[in-house]
Amino acid sequence: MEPTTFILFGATGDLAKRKIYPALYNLFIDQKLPESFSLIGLGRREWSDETFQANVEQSLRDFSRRESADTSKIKQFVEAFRYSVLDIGRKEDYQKLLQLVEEREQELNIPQNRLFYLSVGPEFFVPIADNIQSSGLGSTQGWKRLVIEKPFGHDLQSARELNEKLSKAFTEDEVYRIDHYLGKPMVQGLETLRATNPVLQALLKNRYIANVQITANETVGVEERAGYYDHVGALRDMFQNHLLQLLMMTAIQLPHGSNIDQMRLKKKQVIEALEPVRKQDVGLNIIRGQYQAGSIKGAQVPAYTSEPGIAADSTNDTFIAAKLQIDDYFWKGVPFYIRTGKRMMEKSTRIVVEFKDPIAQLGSVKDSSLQPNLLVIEMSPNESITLQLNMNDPHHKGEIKPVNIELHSSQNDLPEAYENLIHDAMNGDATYFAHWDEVELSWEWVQPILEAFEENLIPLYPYAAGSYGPAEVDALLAKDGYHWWFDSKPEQNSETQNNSTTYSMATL
Ligand SMILES: NC(=O)C1=CN([C@@H]2O[C@H](COP(=O)(O)OP(=O)(O)OC[C@H]3O[C@@H](n4cnc5c(N)ncnc54)[C@H](OP(=O)(O)O)[C@@H]3O)[C@@H](O)[C@H]2O)C=CC1
Ligand SMILES: O=C1O[C@H](COP(=O)(O)O)[C@@H](O)[C@H](O)[C@H]1O
Repeated sequence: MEPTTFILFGATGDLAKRKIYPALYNLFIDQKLPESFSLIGLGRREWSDETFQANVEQSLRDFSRRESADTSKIKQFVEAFRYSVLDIGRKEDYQKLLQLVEEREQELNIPQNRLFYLSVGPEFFVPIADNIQSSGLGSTQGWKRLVIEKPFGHDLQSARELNEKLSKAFTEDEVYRIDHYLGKPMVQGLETLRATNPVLQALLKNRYIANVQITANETVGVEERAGYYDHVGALRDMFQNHLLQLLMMTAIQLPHGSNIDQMRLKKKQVIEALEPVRKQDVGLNIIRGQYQAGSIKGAQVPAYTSEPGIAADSTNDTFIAAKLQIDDYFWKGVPFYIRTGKRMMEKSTRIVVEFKDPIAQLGSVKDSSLQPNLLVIEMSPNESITLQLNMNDPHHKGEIKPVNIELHSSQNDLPEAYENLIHDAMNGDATYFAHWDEVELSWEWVQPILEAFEENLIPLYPYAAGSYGPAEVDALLAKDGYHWWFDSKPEQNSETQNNSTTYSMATL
């Protein structure tokens, strides 16, 4: 990997401490950092290099997944770290920064390869990009890259304005928009799973698939992010970015070994083919909800509107479910049901592909003991791929029961999303970053829903914390003859949950 200077805005913040330093440390341990590497942390706090390094050390002890929080390794790692006080609006601070960057480049023999990572609020993206350009920090003889966190805009118009302004200082090829779902190993493996398994490739199309369900449920509530979340809600926080990215990654059809341009083109084609929702029709296909008080794993939790920092009359959405249709050759007629919510019964991120029942299709009598074949891709809390088939039950002759063939990774130290993404950004590989075209098209698709929410055109359904969301979300599928898989409601999935046999296979 090429020698790199990593310039981190927001180095004193929460994301840096919880995700960025542990990810960099893991890359260091795995020898995936450039040999010549300099990191310069920035913030308004008056920290010395030593205070900064001590804070980074502490964050590794608190958040690194590596059990070996090995003191000598950590010391070696933080040697590359320096700190500079910088107020985003103060031009003179960028001159001081430029001087430090150049000093370190000379000291470590680093060509001018500069990665600017903006781990700060989105209101700072444009001023920082402008100051990078006007200070000379962006005039490098090597490469420059801008890594930005979400949210990328608040709606279609603000996203376009932001993009336009950023493009004055960085070209599209230099902008790396983080969507951490794209960094999850299972998401990165989806395309290979399909492209290298002709069996799956042959089946993943509308001829064989009844529906696709994408779930990203969380047990956490608004946490300490009331100020941010109450202006954003589940639609902007999760749906517009992570869930639409999951949909694109599920639906793209690519030959094995495709390059980044083909991948981006195909993703774009998927989202372009999404049937648009008209504002007046939002109520037909979209359910929004807000959590009430309830209990999760035995602990009582307050209602959203009783959370610290949330207005008692807030109408913000903490849950959203949607039915979407992709109008293309492969997916026409296959509903995609997508949901995400806070304070749900359990943490689960998964994609379920439900196959059509060929017996029912042939018009024979439906055998109610037969469960559909399912392909289940679990991303959280564990990573696994399961195929549900039907087999004879040897103990009860003549009876058929579902059998799950489960593949899970035996590696418990899989890289985390941020590790993958930071490594890719330093390597100049933007495959798993969101291209502007995808971001713009996602906002375009979501815009009528945002407007319907703002104009209160659809109900805001309450749901108890610790449930699976408002009851109406079941009806969204029931009217098409389906139900959500793997919600542990006894009346729904009891057969599958209780009677199935699982054969587990660990991969190397
Ligand atoms: N935290 C998380 O889990 C996630 C965060 N994000 C995104 O990451 C970004 C950062 O979030 P997070 O770390 O949580 O935020 P924090 O509020 O914890 O940190 C903000 C950082 O910005 C710096 N900062 C704020 N104002 C200025 C200023 N005027 N000049 C210089 N530095 C400034 C702060 O430094 P100082 O106080 O020293 O000035 C601090 O380091 C946001 O865009 C957020 O949406 C995305 C996904 C998850
Ligand atoms: O980006 C975000 O994602 C997290 C959920 O991420 P996960 O990897 O734990 O599924 C969510 O809690 C947060 O609100 C959102 O901003």
